[in-house]
Amino acid sequence: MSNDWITFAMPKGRIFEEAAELLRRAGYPLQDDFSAGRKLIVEAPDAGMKFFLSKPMDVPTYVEHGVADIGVAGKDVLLEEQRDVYEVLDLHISACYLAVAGLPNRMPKRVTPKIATKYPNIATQYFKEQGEQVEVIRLSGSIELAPLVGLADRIVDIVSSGRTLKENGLLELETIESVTSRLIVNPVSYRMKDQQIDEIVARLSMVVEEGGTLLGNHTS
Ligand SMILES: Nc1ncnc2c1ncn2[C@@H]1O[C@H](COP(=O)(O)OP(=O)(O)OP(=O)(O)O)[C@@H](O)[C@H]1O
Ligand SMILES: O=P(O)(O)OC[C@H]1O[C@H](OP(=O)(O)OP(=O)(O)O)[C@H](O)[C@@H]1O
Repeated sequence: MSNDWITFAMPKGRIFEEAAELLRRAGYPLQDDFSAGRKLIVEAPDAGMKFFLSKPMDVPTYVEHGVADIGVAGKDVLLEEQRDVYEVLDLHISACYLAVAGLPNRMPKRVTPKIATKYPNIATQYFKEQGEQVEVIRLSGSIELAPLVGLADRIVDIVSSGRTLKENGLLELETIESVTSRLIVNPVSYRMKDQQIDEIVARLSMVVEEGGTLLGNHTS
């Protein structure tokens, strides 16, 4: 936060295109070489903004540390990471939800069921609230594989179309939380750069209200 540029952490992957479209409509065009090329920092001098491209799970870390003033992160990531950031706007993009799933008709085999997930904090908190003692196993992806091969009894994962569960013969057992992407802000940046940040939030709010939900949901 050593200059007056606004630094903006954008998530790679699924959320990127929808978030970039919202930004374009709000008057902050991102150059095409961001999505097409391998560059991780793109400057938009006219807007006084600098965009970073980060892994979705890391966006709150960049914002908490203040190297990014603003960022876009899924509610799933915010719940998992519990970073010290302000969540200022629901962008209503990349909608999905967190759920517990498992194989049908499985009698509980283990005294302490094993739960595979990319979201160990969310899973731990959820089962604590349910009063169920579980062992949480952290995986990095292909979570649905774990119950199929006996690594876990159930999973906690993102569901969007439901296709991955269906094609692997898994059933959704409980819904934990609905998820959309949020605009997050570093608390110190919000004090130091309040006018610039307020303007960005106001413009994005307007775009979201105008129909951000009609942008479509990229769940490939
Ligand atoms: N079907 C979905 N599966 C996973 N995340 C989704 C889905 N639909 C929307 N999302 C949102 O997108 C974010 C994940 O984006 P993405 O899959 O690109 O990142 P990732 O999990 O780091 O990917 P990977 O590790 O596979 O590269 C989630 O945090 C969530 O908010
Ligand atoms: O309900 P669906 O539309 O099928 O989407 C849900 C699936 O998408 C995500 O996986 P992703 O494609 O990110 O791969 P990963 O297993 O490597 O995380 C998520 O972890 C589910 O597996």
